[in-house]
Formats: sequence, structure tokens, C-alpha cells
Amino acid sequence: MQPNGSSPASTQIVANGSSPAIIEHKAYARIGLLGNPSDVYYGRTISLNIENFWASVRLQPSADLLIVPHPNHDLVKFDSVSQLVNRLETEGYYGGVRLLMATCKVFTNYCKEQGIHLHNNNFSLSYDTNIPRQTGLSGSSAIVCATFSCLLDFYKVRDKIAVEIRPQLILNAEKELGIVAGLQDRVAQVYGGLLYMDFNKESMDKNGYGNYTQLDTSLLPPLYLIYAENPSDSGKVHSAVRQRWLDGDMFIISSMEKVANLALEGKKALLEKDYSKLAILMNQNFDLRRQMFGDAALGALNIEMVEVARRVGAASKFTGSGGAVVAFCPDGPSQVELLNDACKKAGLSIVPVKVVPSLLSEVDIRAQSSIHHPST
Ligand SMILES: Nc1ncnc2c1ncn2[C@@H]1O[C@H](COP(=O)(O)OP(=O)(O)O)[C@@H](O)[C@H]1O
Ligand SMILES: O=C(O)[C@H]1O[C@H](OP(=O)(O)O)[C@H](O)[C@@H](O)[C@@H]1O
Ligand SMILES: [Mg+2]
Repeated sequence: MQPNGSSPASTQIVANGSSPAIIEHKAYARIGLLGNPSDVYYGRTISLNIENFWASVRLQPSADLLIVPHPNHDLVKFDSVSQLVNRLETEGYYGGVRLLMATCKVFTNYCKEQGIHLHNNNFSLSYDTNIPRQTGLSGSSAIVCATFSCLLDFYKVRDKIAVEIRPQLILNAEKELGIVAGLQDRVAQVYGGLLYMDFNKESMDKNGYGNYTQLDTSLLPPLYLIYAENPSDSGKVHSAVRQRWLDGDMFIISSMEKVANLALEGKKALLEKDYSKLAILMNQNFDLRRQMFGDAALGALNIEMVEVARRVGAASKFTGSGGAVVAFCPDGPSQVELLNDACKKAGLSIVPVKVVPSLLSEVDIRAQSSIHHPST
């Protein structure tokens, strides 16, 4: 599946004559613009969904319940043992099948707990994705989010599961697999558009979700996405810092607070269209991440991606935990040209960011606050 130039629909439901409907949903890659990874630590972030890349999941009613392995991402047949080893060393052991399975489990258990009736019909689930693999563009949660949407429609329970709590359930599917991750990806992918998120502890403890504000996407200046074939395991990158935070490490705790404040300041900068301020905040965001995680955990290529952009004066930071970088050129088109050249020379891919508008349907909006939200 290749990204196309047109604006892809977020939802597609195909009814095939009198036979049961096939359901398909897309979820888009997300860019953490400011504040990440403080979302993992009761912080704040500003994130957006991008049309450039997406994952899609297809649910087809069937006699047996089938999770279909992806022919490439879940490869189990190889030409040789060296191809197998090379594959494991570059992409790791896992593809998307485990994400689909975990989503089914979390979804079903949640419905059971909440007394939401699910019919007994079976289905086949398959997926595809063009989100560069494990590059901090939330390829993992895009697969989970699209699966979750298919299940909502298959069981016709979209009106029974409030929008605010869906991101937590989507996160729980990854937690189920031992992946350390935060809510920002899932919130961005459920809501679409440009979002300011505040995950303060009080609100998280009381409601099980944060305060999410949709911002006008036209507030954004032109942004660029830089990425490389450089998969890194987000869960692994996060686990050491998470442990230090849990152990009460004051440096991590205070640095995370500083990162969270960047999102707060960034919201003000965006609303005032103060883009020089935005550039400063983006750079500070990466510098704080670098101090907390250390160069070895971030990886030389990831650091070089940020520096390629900075060498031409662009502001830059990771979109997520590493592998892709979001860049902003405060000096305008001539600087963008320099950035394009520098990326080409460094062998890095660069594309202009296309923002996805809000993805909430009328049913979703009605399901926002009309449902009682127990803590998840
Ligand atoms: N493109 C992909 N295709 C299949 N599975 C994927 C893909 N990307 C991520 N995954 C699955 O999600 C897990 C976590 O990925 P993660 O490191 O969070 O990457 P990302 O930054 O893309 O979210 C992986 O170990 C793998 O099981
Ligand atoms: O470190 C980050 O900025 C993010 O890392 C994860 O996202 P990923 O796309 O898998 O790198 C995590 O899920 C997010 O919550 C973090 O903000
Ligand atoms: Mg992920």
C-alpha cells in the first residue's frame, strides 16, 4: 500500500448486497509536536495526525475467527537462515498480529466488564500499513486504533464506548504486550486533527483520561517530516527512563515537568502564531529528551537526523521515541530548500506534513460525554 496524494477517507464501510458488511478503518501516523514523551508521565503534549501515512484494518464476517498474518510484516517463510537472522536483527521478532489479538482481548473484556452485549458472530481481521515501521510515528497504535474502530462497528457499540476512554483501551492493548507507551498517540488517532492534551494526575486518576482540546489546524506553520529506515523499539527505549521515574529519580521527574511545560507554552505560541517561539520550544524538547535518555539509547542515526536539520537552522525534534523527526524552517522557503538538500545528501527521506482534519463522526461526538466513564 502506498500513500496517495488525495485526502484519504477515515472510514469506509462496504455493504456487499445482502451478505454481511465488510468493515474497514484507517488510522493515521501521528507527530508529537511538543511535550512528548511527558504524556507517559502525567504531562502535556501537542500532537497531530498526518495524511502522509496510515494503517488500515479490514474486518470480514466469517465462520471461524481468523487473525490474518501480514505477508510482509508477519513473515514466517524465509529463503535462508541468514535472511531470517537479518530480518530479526533489523525488525525484531514481532509484526502486527499480536496487536490485533491484544485489541480483541482488551475490547471484549472491557465490554464484558461494562455489561455491553456483544453478539456471537465471528470475523476475519487483516491489516496493512505504510507507516514506516517503528520510527516513532505510532505505527503500532495506528494498527490497534484501526482494529478498535472495526470492532466498534462490527458489534455496533460506537455509541456505548465514550470517545474519551477509547485511547486508554487502545493503550491497554499495547500494555497487555508489555510495551511501555503513553496516551498521546492514541488520543491523536482517535480524535484526528491538531490536539492539545493535558494528562494531569488529578484528571487521570478521577476520570481515567486527560483534558483534550482540538486546535485549529490552520495555526500550524509548514512542517516537514524526516525519516530513515531505522527501526527502534519504542517500548525498549522507554523502559529505563520509566523505571527511573518510578524510582523517584529527581532529574527525570523535573525534566519531564519541563517537557510538559513546553506543550503549555507551545499552545500559547501557536495561538499567537509566534513561530520563533515555537522553534525554540521544539529544540528544547529534543535537548531535554537527549539529556534524559542518553545518546546510546537514542541512537547515532536518530541524533544525526535532528542535527542535519539544525545545521541549516531548522528547529527539529523526534516525532515519537525515535526514527522520525519533525522539522520547522523559521526562515521560510530558502531554508526549506537547504533542508531538502541536506536530507538528500544524508540519505534521509523528507516530506511536507499534511495534517488530517478531525476524525470524529456525529455518533462519536454524541458518545463524548453522554456516557458514564468509569476509570479504565
Ligand atoms: N509497521 C508495522 N507493521 C507491523 N507491526 C508493527 C509495525 N510497527 C509496529 N508494529 C508492532 O508494534 C510494536 C511496537 O512498535 P513501536 O516500537 O511502538 O513502533 P511505532 O513507533 O511505529 O509505534 C512492534 O514490536 C510490532 O509488534
Ligand atoms: O517517546 C515518545 O515521544 C513517544 O513514544 C511512543 O510512541 P512511538 O510512536 O511508539 O515512538 C509512546 O507511545 C508515546 O506515548 C511517547 O510520547
Ligand atoms: Mg508505538
